[in-house]
Amino acid sequence: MNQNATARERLRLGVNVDHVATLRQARGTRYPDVVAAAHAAIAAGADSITVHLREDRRHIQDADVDALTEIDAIAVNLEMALTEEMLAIAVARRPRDACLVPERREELTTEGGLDVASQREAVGAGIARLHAVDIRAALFIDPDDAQIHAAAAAGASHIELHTGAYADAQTEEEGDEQLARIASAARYAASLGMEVHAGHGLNVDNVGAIAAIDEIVELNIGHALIADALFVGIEQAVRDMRAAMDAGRG
Ligand SMILES: CC(=O)[C@@H](O)[C@H](O)COP(=O)(O)O
Ligand SMILES: NCC(=O)COP(=O)(O)O
Repeated sequence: MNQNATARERLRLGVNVDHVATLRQARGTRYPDVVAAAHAAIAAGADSITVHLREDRRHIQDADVDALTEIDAIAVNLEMALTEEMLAIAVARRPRDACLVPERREELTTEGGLDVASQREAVGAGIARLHAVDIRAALFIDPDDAQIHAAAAAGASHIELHTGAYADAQTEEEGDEQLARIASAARYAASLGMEVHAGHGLNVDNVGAIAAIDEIVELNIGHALIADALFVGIEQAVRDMRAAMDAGRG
């Protein structure tokens, strides 16, 4: 087994195909095909496919979730708000993973992590609904000890740390500070027995430092990877991201 294969086993890549759907929804066409994009990403070495079924359906549609969850060869991670509607869809469609995320209609993208601390009971009940049908449930949270503690108390076995503040840092100092927050949060979450994922705003240039954090075992990456795919194709964009992750992991 070569060094790259070893690194791949340690750090998994989930490719988020939301923004393939964004392009399709911009014109209401049938193309580009989200399922074909998912197959191409998996063929190029992605471990799973992430889709965020937003309540406003601005990109991914219910039919995309239906089609992807029909395909045995594709492990689907469904990002969803903690609502009755979304829980019912998850329970009906049974993705392998679900990740509870916060949503605000007017936001351009997911601006922060789920506030688990203020709604521990509701989050715990949502996790229990997902676990009852064997869906692995994760919480998308900020790298904040109080939220991590609340996630563990709510019964989460998996968390995904929001890397947006790191990705958006305007100075090297700010980037280092955010990176240290993520590393410390990952250590704390792992010490509480949770599996740690990370994502949001990651690209080939900034992913290496996140990949170097041992406790993080999965990254979910979409917007920048799909943007790169416009120039090099999805397969090459996935391979480039894997190479950047593996280089960072060392
Ligand atoms: C929760 C998350 O980080 C991703 O789903 C990301 O939000 C992609 O979708 P949007 O660009 O619609 O936020
Ligand atoms: N959960 C993060 C994700 O799925 C992808 O986020 P982004 O790379 O599109 O910002």
